[in-house]
Amino acid sequence: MYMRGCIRTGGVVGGGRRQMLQQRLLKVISGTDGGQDFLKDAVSSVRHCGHHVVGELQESSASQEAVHDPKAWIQPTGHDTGIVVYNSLCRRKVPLILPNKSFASWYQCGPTVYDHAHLGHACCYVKFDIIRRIMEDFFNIDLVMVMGITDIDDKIISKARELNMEFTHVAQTFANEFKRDMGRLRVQPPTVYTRVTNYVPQIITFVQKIVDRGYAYPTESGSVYFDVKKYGDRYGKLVYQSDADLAQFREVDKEKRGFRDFALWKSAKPGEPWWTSPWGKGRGRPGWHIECSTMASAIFGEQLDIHTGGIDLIFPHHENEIAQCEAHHCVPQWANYFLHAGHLHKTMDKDKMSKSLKNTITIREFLEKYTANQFRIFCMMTKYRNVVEYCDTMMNEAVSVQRTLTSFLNNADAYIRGQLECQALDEALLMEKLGETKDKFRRAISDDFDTRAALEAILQLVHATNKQLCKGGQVDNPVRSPGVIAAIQAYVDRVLQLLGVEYPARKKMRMEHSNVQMTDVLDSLVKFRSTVRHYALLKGPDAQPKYGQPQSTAATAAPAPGEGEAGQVKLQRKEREPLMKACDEIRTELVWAGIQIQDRGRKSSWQVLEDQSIEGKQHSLSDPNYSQEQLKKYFVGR
Ligand SMILES: Nc1ncnc2c1ncn2[C@@H]1O[C@H](COP(=O)(O)OP(=O)(O)OP(=O)(O)O)[C@@H](O)[C@H]1O
Ligand SMILES: [Zn+2]
Repeated sequence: MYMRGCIRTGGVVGGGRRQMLQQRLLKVISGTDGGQDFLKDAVSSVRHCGHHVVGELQESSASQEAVHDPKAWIQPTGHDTGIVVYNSLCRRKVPLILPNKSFASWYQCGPTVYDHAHLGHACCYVKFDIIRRIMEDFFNIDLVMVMGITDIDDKIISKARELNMEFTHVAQTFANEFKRDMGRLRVQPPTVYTRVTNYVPQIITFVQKIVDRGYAYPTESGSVYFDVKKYGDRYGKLVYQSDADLAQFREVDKEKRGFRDFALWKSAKPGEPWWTSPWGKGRGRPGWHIECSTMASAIFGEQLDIHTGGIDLIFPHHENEIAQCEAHHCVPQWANYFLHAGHLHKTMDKDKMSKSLKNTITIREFLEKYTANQFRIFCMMTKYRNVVEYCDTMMNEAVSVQRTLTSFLNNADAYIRGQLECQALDEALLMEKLGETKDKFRRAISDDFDTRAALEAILQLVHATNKQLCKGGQVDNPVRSPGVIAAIQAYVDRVLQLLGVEYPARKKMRMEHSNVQMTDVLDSLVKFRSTVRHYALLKGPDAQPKYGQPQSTAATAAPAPGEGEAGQVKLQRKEREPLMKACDEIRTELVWAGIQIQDRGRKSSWQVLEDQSIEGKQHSLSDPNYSQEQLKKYFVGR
């Protein structure tokens, strides 16, 4: 049992120090950096609080908790999913328990749509997409996810003015673009997208109920504010900040009763969009936080299992959402779990990537250079709560991991089809590694969705298997183990798919009946080419093809007198040149059909090309801008 302690962080805090403290605080809350020491230092000076942050610091008895802490997290009862999650409501890892075994509700804050989606969004939504896939596909939890899109806001209004457009048009354009960008990154759409402007009547009713309960008050001008003081000790479940803490941030707003109060409804200013309302002059628009509270409640009612967003949303957005919902629904705990994703920064940039700071890389720009699979792997390389640094070095690492995985899947295919030769495999060792990996993977994803450890486990298995597949060179009649390799390949394939790393063309090839026949045709074709190529490459007079002697008369022509063995080899190579050329040509031509042939010593294998795999770019094979020369340069000789 825990009691919250208060932490002193100093006396009067100036602007720079305040920013530094806030950044540090976010890291501590998210548990991503040096939290323990920072908290310990702070606790030592706790009693004379200037700044207060509530933390789960000291052990106490259950009764103390009940008496002293209206903000304490209440562990739900019901179905234990077997996952532990870091819950921002109690700042520690706790079991993820769902009151309803067959269903989990999840509300995710969406973007404010006034500009292009950027890599910060991509990082946040891809990470939560991975978590969602793990919950649905690995733990069989049926999730209903709602994402609220903010389509009315100061920044949208000012963008509309700048572009001389209707604000609705600006919002719609960027919302559509956001959805398309998410699709490109293979982020699954939420079960329901909600837009604020579609929920204005519900927002007004929601606000009125909070007013009726005495926790909000309308002003003469027609704004409505939440009364934080009236709400009392319950305010501050995520990040408690006392009056003294906030005094220095006091806004000049004469209409507010207390400076901590926040707007639920904003009276209309001249020239701004407005909706009729029951308050003041009867014209206004929703405040930011109330949107999410209302949209989530409109769909899920008074209780929510999971709420997510980037770490910047923890205060004031999520803090205020909680106060509004608990005041409105009269419940001690509205959302049971708050999960926050760490920020993506560009290297050397101390601030997160964001639209308002204009330091963004758009998703489109990114996809000119890299693929969705590569970005997903990049996201998996850090725990979702950690800060992510975006730079070429990190992306190169992600590209290299992606290539390792792809080449493993292709090698395994080639081995299973008998197109890759190696010494006998250590079956027992590989099966043991497979079992270990399954355990490690399960443990990693159950531990607050630790994708980094999960990926590490997969890569260790891949490296161990590749090592075996690369054993030897020329091997006659090796003992083969296609079953073991198929078992490992199937597992790696399945978990990658589960995490959203996909190879659609490869999958399609295996799944469709007509493609299964095509597989046989390709096997025969590649086998034939391989034999011809082998014959064309053989040196010396003894060189004999394994079968299918070419019927060319030139092939049997006698060497010129006096030229000896060297001359014979030279002549032979010249005679066989057309065969080599034909082998190279068919390989290039097949690239256009989406098939890559890989020559491996005496044998050759084939694999299906994903569109995106061509030089890592998103060019379709039929893209006329992608010249045959470029394709040749990339594939021929590999
Ligand atoms: N750099 C980032 N790293 C991780 N998540 C981010 C980043 N930027 C935004 N997000 C998350 O994306 C979601 C939508 O954010 P939002 O539309 O407010 O983006 P923004 O660029 O921060 O906009 P603004 O600058 O106007 O605040 C939020 O959950 C937010 O926390
Ligand atoms: Zn929100």
